[in-house]
Amino acid sequence: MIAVGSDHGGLELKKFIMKYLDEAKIEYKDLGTYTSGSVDYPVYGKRVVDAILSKECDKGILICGTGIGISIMANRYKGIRAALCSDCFSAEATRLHNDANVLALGGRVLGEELALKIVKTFLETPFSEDERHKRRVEMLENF
Ligand SMILES: O=C[C@H](O)[C@H](O)[C@H](O)COP(=O)(O)O
Repeated sequence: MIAVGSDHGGLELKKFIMKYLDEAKIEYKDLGTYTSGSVDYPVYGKRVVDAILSKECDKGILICGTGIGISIMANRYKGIRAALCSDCFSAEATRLHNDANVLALGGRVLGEELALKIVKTFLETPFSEDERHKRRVEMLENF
């Protein structure tokens, strides 16, 4: 189950991505925002964080205008590894190397089709389980 959240700056891209998730029959929870009015991105970042830390969801997609504020918010929490990606190489690498569990996107940065490729890459790429990557992710969680 994927937790999806955005502020007003990410709302349109969130809708586009949810349309893909519907078509692909990938289960998700839309945790807001639901309308175009101005809201505060930390609120929606926290909703997705809580959904993952409670194990209700295993991954998250967070979108604000740049993806920066909402990824800063998410990365304040132990157990969350949020990766702000604007290209497919990074989306693949952050799954393989960092076991990232949240993908952050900039709704005012990315075109829809590129964003969708990034989402697909992120969701389809497994953690490599290579010993060196496992060790480093454990260090992220335990330092
Ligand atoms: O990092 C923060 C995000 O990009 C926000 O989406 C952005 O700051 C919202 O800006 P505004 O309130 O001017 O629409």
